[in-house]
Amino acid sequence: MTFTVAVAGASGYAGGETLRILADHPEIEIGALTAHSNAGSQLGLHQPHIRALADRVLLPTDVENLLGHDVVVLALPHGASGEIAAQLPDDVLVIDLGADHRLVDPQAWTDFYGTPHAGTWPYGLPELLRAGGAGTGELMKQRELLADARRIAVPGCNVTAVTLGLQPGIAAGLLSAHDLVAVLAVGYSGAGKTLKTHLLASEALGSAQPYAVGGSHRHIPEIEQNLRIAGAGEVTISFTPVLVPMSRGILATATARLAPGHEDIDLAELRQAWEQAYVSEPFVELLPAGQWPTTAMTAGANTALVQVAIDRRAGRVVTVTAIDNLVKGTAGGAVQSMNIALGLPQTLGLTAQGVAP
Ligand SMILES: NC(=O)C1=CN([C@@H]2O[C@H](COP(=O)(O)OP(=O)(O)OC[C@H]3O[C@@H](n4cnc5c(N)ncnc54)[C@H](OP(=O)(O)O)[C@@H]3O)[C@@H](O)[C@H]2O)C=CC1
Ligand SMILES: CC(=O)N[C@@H](CCC(=O)OP(=O)(O)O)C(=O)O
Repeated sequence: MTFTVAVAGASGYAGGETLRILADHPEIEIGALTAHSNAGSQLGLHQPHIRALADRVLLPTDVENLLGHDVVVLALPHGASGEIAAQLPDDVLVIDLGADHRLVDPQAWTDFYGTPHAGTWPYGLPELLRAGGAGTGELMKQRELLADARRIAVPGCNVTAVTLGLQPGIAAGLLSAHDLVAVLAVGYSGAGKTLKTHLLASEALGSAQPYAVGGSHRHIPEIEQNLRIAGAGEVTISFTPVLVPMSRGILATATARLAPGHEDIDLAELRQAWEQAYVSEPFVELLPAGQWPTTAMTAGANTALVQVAIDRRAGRVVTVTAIDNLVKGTAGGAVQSMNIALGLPQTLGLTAQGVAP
């Protein structure tokens, strides 16, 4: 069975990456493509690398143009998706790549986004561990809540990297969650296509720039929400992203104190928590001991590559996670969740192999 998909925000980075993946998806037919200021122009002007759709004309982003599809992907700026989604029928699968429907706590939304909260949808991170699940020794995963979902909120890209790095140790009770520290090297495409002066090539090339320093980044409540779901009690994370001169990729270094009673755990035993969490996952992998993830290993792939180490002197566990922000961090994660919601194999149309060099 073939499903029709409309993509709103097709001229942007996230919409473009969604189309790059969906163009080769065997069960998907691409329907309406919409944009805002670029409505009326051809997709090829904005996404010249997507040859199969180059001649498609971008329509204005309004409900009329999005109706009549099985799936609607919203790749719009924050705040733009709530109103549109509310006008789409309940039986249409709506996938929001933006932040509007990710947070459960409306106060957290207001604190970090400062606008009215649009609502909460099933969260599109299939590998998210959920404490208090099956009781069979294996934790429940978010995937189970995505089957048949008709609304999906795709995680923030930084959130995906930090959550996948830390959650196995938290769920297993090996890490304390009240003193987490994450520093991320992030690529420029995460900031979208809108012109920003600090992203001009003359500012960006050859320089690393921190931003949202001091606990203000919008992804903080989302990470804390995920880790609470994974089993943490009190969660506090210090989170600092650093823009580095690459177009794609996130390398997240997240550290946590060893939980009381586990200070002397050895690496092999620690690794078991990550191995168990990800052994059956096609897109998340704990690398062999001693091999460190790089962003290049994940470029173009729907993978998260994770490594862990023990810093014995500091009493901390160090996790390093690499993803492609546009693939596992956005469009690939969205297609994986879409597949699950439509009852298709979750890997359909997605690759786990990166692009190198
Ligand atoms: N880039 C990334 O790595 C990630 C992005 N996301 C999220 O995905 C969404 C899209 O991001 P991204 O593609 O990077 O952003 P871009 O700036 O690259 O693209 C934005 C898209 O939205 C359209 N748009 C702009 N303003 C409006 C508006 N007022 N109403 C309707 N449409 C509008 C633009 O159309 P036009 O070009 O015609 O003006 C364009 O198609 C955001 O919510 C972002 O946070 C999530 C995870 C990672
Ligand atoms: C480089 C850069 O600016 N990256 C963005 C990532 C955006 C993202 O993940 O998406 P949402 O905005 O939908 O949460 C940031 O850190 O805010």
